[in-house]
Formats: sequence, structure tokens, C-alpha cells
Amino acid sequence: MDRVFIEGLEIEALIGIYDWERRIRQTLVFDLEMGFDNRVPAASDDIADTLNYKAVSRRLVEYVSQSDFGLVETLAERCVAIVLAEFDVAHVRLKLSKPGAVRGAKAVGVIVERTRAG
Ligand SMILES: Nc1nc2c(c(=O)[nH]1)N=C([C@H](O)[C@@H](O)CO)CN2
Repeated sequence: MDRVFIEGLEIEALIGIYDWERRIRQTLVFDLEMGFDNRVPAASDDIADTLNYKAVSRRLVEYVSQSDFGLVETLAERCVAIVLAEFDVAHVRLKLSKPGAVRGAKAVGVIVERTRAG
């Protein structure tokens, strides 16, 4: 299956389990891979036939900017649910990184892969 990807999408959010984290906004980084048959837009050369990565990015920015969760797991799960429900995507892989959250690590976070049911 072909894929459409979004790499290094930075979004500020209220996220974390500690008191100090509840008082600040932190930058999260989103890397997505979405299963999509790119042969149709390749044949038509029409943006309407694509999985529009700009539209997906905008939707995630809108959602994540307003979100408020303790765990990156929760936010990642909600984001993949939105992508599967609102876009013509059968499969999505999301790497959600929280840079600087652990001293000595460039980033920490989660990777989730979900396939649309049915
Ligand atoms: N698996 C997880 N571990 C941790 C999380 C998390 O969301 N998922 N969060 C924290 C803290 O919020 C941390 O990011 C602050 O530095 C710790 N572990």
C-alpha cells in the first residue's frame, strides 16, 4: 500500500502528568504515515483525489492545540482516531515525540499503528 506522510509537524500543547507541566505549553512533534492508494491522484493530477496532507496537518493542529491530556498515549490514540474517522485512510502510523522531556534523551514518546475497523 502506498503512503502519504507528514514528518516533523510541531504543535504546542498542554500535556504531562506533573504539576509544572500543567502550567506550561510544550512542543510535541508528530510523524505520520497514512495508507492511501496514490495511483488515482497520480493519474488525474487532481488535488481532490489525494489524501491532502495539508488538510490532515491543519486538523491535527486544530485538535492538539486545544487538547489537555496527561499522557502522550491518550493524545496519540485520539489523533489516530480522528485521522481514521475523518479522512479516507485505512491505516495510520503515528510517532508522537516529546522532545526534552527526559534529560539525556533527544525525545521520548509513543508509536501507535491502527487500522480502520471493518
Ligand atoms: N509512557 C509514558 N511515560 C511518561 C509519560 C507519558 O505520557 N507516557 N509522561 C511523563 C511525564 O509527563 C514526562 O513527560 C515529563 O518529563 C513521564 N513518563
